[in-house]
Amino acid sequence: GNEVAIDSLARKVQESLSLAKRHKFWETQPVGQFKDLGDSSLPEGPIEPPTPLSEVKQEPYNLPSQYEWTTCDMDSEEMCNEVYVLLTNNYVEDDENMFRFNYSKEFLRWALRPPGFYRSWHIGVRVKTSKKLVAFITGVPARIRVRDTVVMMAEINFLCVHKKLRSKRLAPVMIKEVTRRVHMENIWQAAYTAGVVLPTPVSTCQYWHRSLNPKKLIDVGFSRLGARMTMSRTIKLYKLPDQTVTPGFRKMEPHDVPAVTRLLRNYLKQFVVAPDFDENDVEHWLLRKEGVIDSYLVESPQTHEITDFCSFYTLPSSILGNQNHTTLKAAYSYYNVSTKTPLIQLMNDALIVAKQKDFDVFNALDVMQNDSFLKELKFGPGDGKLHYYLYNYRTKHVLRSSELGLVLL
Ligand SMILES: CNCCCN(C)c1ncc(F)c(N2CC(C(=O)NCc3cnc4ccccn34)C2)n1
Repeated sequence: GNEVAIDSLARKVQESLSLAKRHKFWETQPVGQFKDLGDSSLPEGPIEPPTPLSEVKQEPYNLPSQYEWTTCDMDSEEMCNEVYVLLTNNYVEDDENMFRFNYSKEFLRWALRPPGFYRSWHIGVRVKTSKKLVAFITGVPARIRVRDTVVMMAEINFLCVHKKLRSKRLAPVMIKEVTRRVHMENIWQAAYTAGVVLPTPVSTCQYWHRSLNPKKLIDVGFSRLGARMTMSRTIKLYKLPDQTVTPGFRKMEPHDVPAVTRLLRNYLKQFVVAPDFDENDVEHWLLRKEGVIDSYLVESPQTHEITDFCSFYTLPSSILGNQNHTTLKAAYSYYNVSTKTPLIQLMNDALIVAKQKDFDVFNALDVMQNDSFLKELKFGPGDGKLHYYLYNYRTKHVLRSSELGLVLL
């Protein structure tokens, strides 16, 4: 009736208001501005030059008086637990508030302590009186290549404000504070993603989902029974072999790091934006960690050469308000390389091991060469888009998602 129309109008007004405010902040930042789109006279590269370190603001930005900054030491079990609880209750949800990401503590320690990490970039906000952690934002250092230029960047992630403190404009000051702490380490560029449109995406990707446990996915509302489909027909449609099919397919081991590094560095050269991984980075980001990151490779039975690689990370979601299930077990495609085994066959083996490990769904973005297997391996397009952003670095054009060789967690 009328109240529904008024309610949806009110929501639209609210969204447009916050949109105006949001761009108010981003129009003050060195990021591609909407007005510059299409102006290919602007050169590719940094938008602003570095500031002399002596001129970088030495003290933290001011928070509203009842809050204080804190550095979250993820090595501390207690601090890591506080971060875990904040994210578990207040981090990203889908548009219908049916699911919320449930990054595990082990995952957060992995994501936030790569080679060269800065503890000072793990930033929390506490209530002064209660000391309750109510907001969080992080950066980790990463060498990212853009075309032929390798740039030291901060990968910004896990921006989270407690549900009860939304629209207090905490996010802009947290973004400024992590930027200030990144500048203090003489780093002037950053990379981040968001499910929302901000000025100005360097690329926009589509999520795709491959059902592994269709019955549970339909029970919890993640997917719907197809038209003219029965449940038993749907279960049969997504059935996978019990064993992988590629000869020489096996888990990655520590002694594989040099070969996987060579394989991955060579493969990532074809993309416009990609991480510039060395062996230390590969050892951290791609060696398997139970319940966090799974990685497999193909070692030729004849030559013992490592010819292919695939990996996926574990990111469960809390299922909000379902009687029978509390957690959606999701695997997210990470970095994959195929030089001998067809990518379709390699990724089908990845689906098979994900099913063996009892994942409910296997998610993939349409980045790198993923487009070549998504439809054939029965992935369906998701409702979520993921926009990629670079801070203080302009690219000549908006990139196609297939030009992206970077997956953020
Ligand atoms: C690189 N940093 C990304 C972190 C946030 N990432 C992974 C993300 N950002 C925007 C999205 F659109 C998205 N989607 C995964 C797809 C999906 O699974 N959608 C249903 C669903 C299940 N659980 C959740 C939890 C939150 C949102 C959607 N959910 C859509 N993922």
